[in-house]
Amino acid sequence: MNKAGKTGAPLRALGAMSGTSLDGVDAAVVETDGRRILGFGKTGYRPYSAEERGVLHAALGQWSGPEAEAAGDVVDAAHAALLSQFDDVDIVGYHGQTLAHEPRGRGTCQVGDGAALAQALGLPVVWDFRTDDVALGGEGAPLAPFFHFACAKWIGATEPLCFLNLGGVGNITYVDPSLEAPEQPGALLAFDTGPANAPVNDLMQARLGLPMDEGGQVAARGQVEEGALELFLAEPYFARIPPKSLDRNDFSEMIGLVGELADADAAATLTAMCAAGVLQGMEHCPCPPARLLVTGGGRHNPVLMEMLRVSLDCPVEPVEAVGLDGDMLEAQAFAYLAVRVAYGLPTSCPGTTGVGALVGGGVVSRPGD
Ligand SMILES: Nc1ncnc2c1ncn2[C@@H]1O[C@H](COP(=O)(O)OP(=O)(O)OP(=O)(O)O)[C@@H](O)[C@H]1O
Ligand SMILES: CC(=O)N[C@H]1[C@@H]2OC[C@@H](O2)[C@@H](O)[C@@H]1O[C@H](C)C(=O)O
Repeated sequence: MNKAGKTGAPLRALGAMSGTSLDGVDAAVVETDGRRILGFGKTGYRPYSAEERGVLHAALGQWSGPEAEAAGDVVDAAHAALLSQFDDVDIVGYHGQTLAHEPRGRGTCQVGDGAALAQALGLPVVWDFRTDDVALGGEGAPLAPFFHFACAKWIGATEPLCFLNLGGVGNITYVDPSLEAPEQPGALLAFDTGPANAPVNDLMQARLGLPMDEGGQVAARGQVEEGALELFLAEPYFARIPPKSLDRNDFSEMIGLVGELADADAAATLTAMCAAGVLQGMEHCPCPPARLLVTGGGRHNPVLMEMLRVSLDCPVEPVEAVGLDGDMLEAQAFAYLAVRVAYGLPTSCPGTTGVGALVGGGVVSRPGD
């Protein structure tokens, strides 16, 4: 018997993710038995208002206290509003919002109360996905890799490939789809590549009052400052052997490296830092991948995509090239992982978070608990 009291029947799972960009909540349905993807369903998005985003920003780096509690209230309310619009769901995967992440220090902190969400929705909710992995010596992130393995099977991949998520932070998963299961040694290698869009967003906000460099238009007019790029790559993080993970603001001082540059040069240089982190990361792959499939908001930035294409030796394509939805992959991942947790299957392994053994993290809360 497993946590859900069932034995691996297909479930319709609804996953929800509030990412490090703090733009809003993504939600998506996946039909799965916890191993294979059987189909994808409805998706939804609920942006945070400027006021809500301010509350979340103020709480970044907090582990508890009034600011973290206020952020939790915003996150719970936004999820309840969005997820209540979905019908015909068996189980919910609720990632919540990461406020702080220090796996080798204080731990990892996601706000969002899954027990309260279970009452509000009248559905079982799986949440707190990262704590057990960190408690057992893992990085607690990235957790999407087990889902990436299932995606590789879903698209019929036969050769090793990489998924690259370009959100606020970047993370990459190397998948060998010739193996049967994600927990098999060699099936997965995953880690955070470095900052992705967060420094560019912060620069745009500070200098131009804009949330992002839409279409890479500002970076496209600039020149990359090679000296700043070299200083960035000298950060010890890049020499560390994976698995490894980052907090959103671990590289916030990067903006200081471009502080003297004009807006366009600063944007171009921060964008190049993201691409350079990926290039460094690719060197850790056990074999050259046949292709790199890009997910997350950064794939909408043509300047960033071109920087990746010119520096990498394999085709670089958005995940839409294989019929996946790059705006929803993380929400789908937490739908998939919720079913794995409910069925007692692992959600991380030494190759994904560096944890010493297989871990099936996550708490299951049912309405009425
Ligand atoms: N059209 C666009 N042009 C340029 N950048 C874009 C565009 N659309 C999205 N982005 C970038 O992608 C970011 C959002 O990415 P995404 O939604 O994948 O992040 P997230 O899921 O919050 O982060 P993480 O994966 O780190 O948790 C935006 O903040 C912006 O920087
Ligand atoms: C601690 C935390 O929330 N990490 C996020 C963040 O955003 C991207 C990257 O850093 C990744 O490691 C992770 O999210 C994805 C969904 C993951 O766990 O796979």
